[in-house]
Amino acid sequence: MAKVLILDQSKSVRNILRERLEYEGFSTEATENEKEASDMCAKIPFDVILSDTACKVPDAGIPFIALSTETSIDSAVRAVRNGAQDFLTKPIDMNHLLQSIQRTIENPPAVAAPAAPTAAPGVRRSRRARPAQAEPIIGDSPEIDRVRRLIDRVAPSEARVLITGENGTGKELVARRLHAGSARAAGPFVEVNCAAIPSELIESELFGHERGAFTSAIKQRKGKFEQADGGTLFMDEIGDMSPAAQAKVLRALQERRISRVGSDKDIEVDVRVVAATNKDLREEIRRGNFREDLYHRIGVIVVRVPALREHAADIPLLTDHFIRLISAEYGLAPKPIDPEAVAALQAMPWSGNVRELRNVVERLLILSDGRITAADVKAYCN
Ligand SMILES: Nc1ncnc2c1ncn2[C@@H]1O[C@H](COP(=O)(O)OP(=O)(O)OP(=O)(O)O)[C@@H](O)[C@H]1O
Repeated sequence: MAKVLILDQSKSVRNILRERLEYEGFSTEATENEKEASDMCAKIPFDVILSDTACKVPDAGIPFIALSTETSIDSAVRAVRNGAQDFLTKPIDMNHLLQSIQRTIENPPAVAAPAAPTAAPGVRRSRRARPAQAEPIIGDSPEIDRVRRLIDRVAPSEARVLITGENGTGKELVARRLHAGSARAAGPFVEVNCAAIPSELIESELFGHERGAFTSAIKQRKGKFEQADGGTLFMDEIGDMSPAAQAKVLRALQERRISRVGSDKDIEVDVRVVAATNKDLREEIRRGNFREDLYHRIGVIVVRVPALREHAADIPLLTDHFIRLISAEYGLAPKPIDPEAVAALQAMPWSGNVRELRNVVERLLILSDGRITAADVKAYCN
């Protein structure tokens, strides 16, 4: 359970934040006193501090989020310069705060990683463990069996693979298994989400740039293709790439060489590309949004990952798997689950697929008492 320290002079702010965060499953402490906050940090391994900008944040190497009544850019800049991970103005938007806490916990800043200088001996930071690099693919339905068999067959080959399927079905997991089962397993697995990068930056993201290639290129940078040399480049959401970027990727795949933005020197790269999409690329080709020649280059083998509703028979095994996995991440004993609760989960529609099931199991583990019942599923999953 993640631990949050609230440092704020207003009693009502402290109370509101505590009540809501405890409801969301966090463990909280609150104080108005800087010295007391500092003493608490020496004893309790907090994951994040929420601190009013009027207070001095304990210097304990713990990431913090600044809360302020001022809305000026200046105060936000000051807070971030002082090391804040984020800056929120009061009255606090709770959804925004929860997202910010989640982000801070999942991506702690590098500078906050060393043990707090004031920490008592034996106090360990309680960061949640990151998921293992290549988790197993759980399920014994014929649909998942087929996916696993296909992975076993194509992983050792150098064939490019296109993974298709809805969001949250496990496409990235399949890509990681393909890498782990290949001769490149000891090399890097580099991921790039083509949908998340603005089109004017994608070229530099994929191929790198030389210093001075454009205004903000203050130093030379290797792109994802070079980073993945000797390993696998996972190009997620490839259907969202601009036509210009598609042309450049096609060249890189045909010639197995790239050039950084701002350089005419070719660099040879030894990369296996595994791509994924939730779009129907054939339809995108028909509409003129995706290059057919690129489709044939990336889709030598196509692995279609089924939606969870197509293999609902795996829900009991997946639920059990996530109960163990998430409990271990939180450092808790796994809670038992009633068969009626599992049946209730099986009856749900799962438009968000396995990712949604994982989130629901996490919610149930946090909110249910000693065991997970059908009533919990009804109360907490809709
Ligand atoms: N069969 C499975 N066994 C175990 N875990 C699974 C399985 N399928 C998916 N998961 C887990 O579900 C979550 C979502 O999977 P993943 O990120 O691979 O989906 P995705 O299809 O790549 O999603 P998106 O299209 O949104 O990027 C991850 O935590 C993944 O480990």
